[in-house]
Amino acid sequence: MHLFVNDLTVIDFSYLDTARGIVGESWIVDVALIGQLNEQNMVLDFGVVKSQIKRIIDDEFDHKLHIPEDSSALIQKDSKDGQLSVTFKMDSLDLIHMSAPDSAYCFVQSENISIEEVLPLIRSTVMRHMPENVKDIEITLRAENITQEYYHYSHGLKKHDGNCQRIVHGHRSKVTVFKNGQADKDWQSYWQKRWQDIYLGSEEDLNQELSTDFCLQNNVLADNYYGFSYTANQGLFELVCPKAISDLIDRDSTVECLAEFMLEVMQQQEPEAEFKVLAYEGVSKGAIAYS
Ligand SMILES: Nc1nc2c(c(=O)[nH]1)N=C([C@H](O)[C@H](O)COP(=O)(O)OP(=O)(O)OP(=O)(O)O)CN2
Repeated sequence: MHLFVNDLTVIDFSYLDTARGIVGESWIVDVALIGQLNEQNMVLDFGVVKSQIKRIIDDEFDHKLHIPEDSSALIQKDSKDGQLSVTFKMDSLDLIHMSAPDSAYCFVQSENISIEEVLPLIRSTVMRHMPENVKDIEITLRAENITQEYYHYSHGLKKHDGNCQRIVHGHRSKVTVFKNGQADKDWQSYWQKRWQDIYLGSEEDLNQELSTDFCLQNNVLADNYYGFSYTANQGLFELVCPKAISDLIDRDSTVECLAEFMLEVMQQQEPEAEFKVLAYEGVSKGAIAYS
C-alpha cells in the first residue's frame, strides 16, 4: 500500500556552489510511504506524517546552509564549542566564510548540492524514524514551476526568534511588478538580474573588523568583501562574502522590507508612475507594497 502527502513542506535553504556562490533555494517536498496497514488500518496517520516527517525535514534541512563536504572548494572547516566555521573558494577564487552555531549547517557528502545529492540523505534521515510497518519511503523534491521572473536570494533575520535568524538561508522567489496597473516585465527582469544568486545584507549588520581580519589572514583584498555579524538567541553569526555576490540594503530583509525597498527604488527612477510589487519569500507567500 502507498500513502502519499503532496506539498508536505518547503525546504527554504541556501547552498554553496563554486560557480554561483551562495544560492538561495526553495524545494517543495512530496512524500509517499510504502508499507502494511497498522492496527488503525493506516500506513501512518496523516497527522503524524504532517507533523513528525515535516519536523524531521525542517530540523535537519530547512533554513540551513548546505555544504558539499567532498568539494575541494571547501578549504577550511573548524568546530569549537558548538560554533562551526567554514571557508569556501569559488571558481572566481573569491572566498565565502561563515561562522555560526552547528545547527545552521547541513553537510552533504557530495561534490555539489543538487536534488539528486540531497534526496538520499533526506530519505535515509526520515526512514530512521519510521515505525516497522513502513517499509520504504519515496520523497520527491521539486522547485516551484515558475513561468515568470524570479530570483534566488539568501539572508538572515537577526530579530527572528526562530530559524530565520540564521545568517545564510534563502529562497527561490517570484517577483511581480505592476506599473500603472499593467504587469511590467522590464522591472521584473531588473529585479531578476539584480538579485540572481545574491546575498542580501543589512547595513546595520556590517562588521568591517571581521572582514578586514579575515582578508588579512587569507591574503585577499579587503575592499572586495563585506563582513556581517550579529548575535541572536541561537548564538553568534558571522559571514564574510564577496561584494560581487551581495547587495547591501538600508533595512532588515524581511519580505515586507524587501517589497518596500523595491518600491522605493522604482519610485525614485519613475516618480510619476504608480507601482505595486508582489515580492514572494519562497513558495506561496510574500508581501505586497504599492504607491
Ligand atoms: N511576516 C514575515 N514573517 C516571516 C518572514 C518575513 O519576512 N515576514 N520571514 C521569515 C523567514 O525568513 C523564513 O525563511 C520564512 O520561513 P517559513 O518557511 O515561512 O517558516 P517556517 O519554516 O516556520 O514555515 P514552514 O511552513 O514550516 O515552511 C519567517 N517569518
